[in-house]
Amino acid sequence: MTNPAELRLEDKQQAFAELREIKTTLANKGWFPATSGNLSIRVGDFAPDQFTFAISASGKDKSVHTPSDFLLVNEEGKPTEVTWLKPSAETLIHKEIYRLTGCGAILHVHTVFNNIVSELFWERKSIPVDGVELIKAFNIWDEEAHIEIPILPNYADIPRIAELVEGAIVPKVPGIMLRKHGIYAWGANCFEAKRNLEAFEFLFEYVYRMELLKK
Ligand SMILES: CSC[C@@H](O)[C@@H](O)C(=O)COP(=O)(O)O
Ligand SMILES: [Zn+2]
Repeated sequence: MTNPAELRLEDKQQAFAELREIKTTLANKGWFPATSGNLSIRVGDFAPDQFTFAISASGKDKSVHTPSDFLLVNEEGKPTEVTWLKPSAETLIHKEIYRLTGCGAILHVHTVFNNIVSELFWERKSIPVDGVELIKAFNIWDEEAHIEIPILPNYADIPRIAELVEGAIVPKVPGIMLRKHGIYAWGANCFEAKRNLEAFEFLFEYVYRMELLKK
């Protein structure tokens, strides 16, 4: 097991470089408005009770780069090195997703489409999607597959949200919506997390437009 103190400098630098690249790509899509959103990547070995991840510092403008954009935290969401940086306010949600899924990267964005559909389907507590080809991005290959993307309440108290994550995760669906807030999408690595995030956002726009057409 990799003790945080034993993480190689190259591993940390590579994680920060990957986060920086994906941050640029998502910022260029307009998916980090007004400093919203956060992103993380796991570094080193994983056990549910011991792991390390690199995460965006809180309150940063994700459309620009600075030397203080990311920091390393442990499985409790606490910095592993002495730093003046504050980890994302939503670090506890990331750490819970890592603990439960063992995934390698997590991306969180606020978009108008994800906010609207989370409100449209709030009473159902999940967003239904039927038979859309992009469901296959989640490695779900059934013809006319049906998925439900879970929605959690957007409590101001993040630990209250974090404790609901375990009961909300749907096997095979690598994402959770917070009501009128944003999506958390994850994957085995940055490539998969980005692919899954893009698929969710496509599906949210599809669902939104279909709902309008039905009216
Ligand atoms: C500025 S609105 C967005 C925040 O409240 C929060 O939801 C968010 O996604 C970013 O928080 P952060 O602490 O920068 O990671
Ligand atoms: Zn957020």
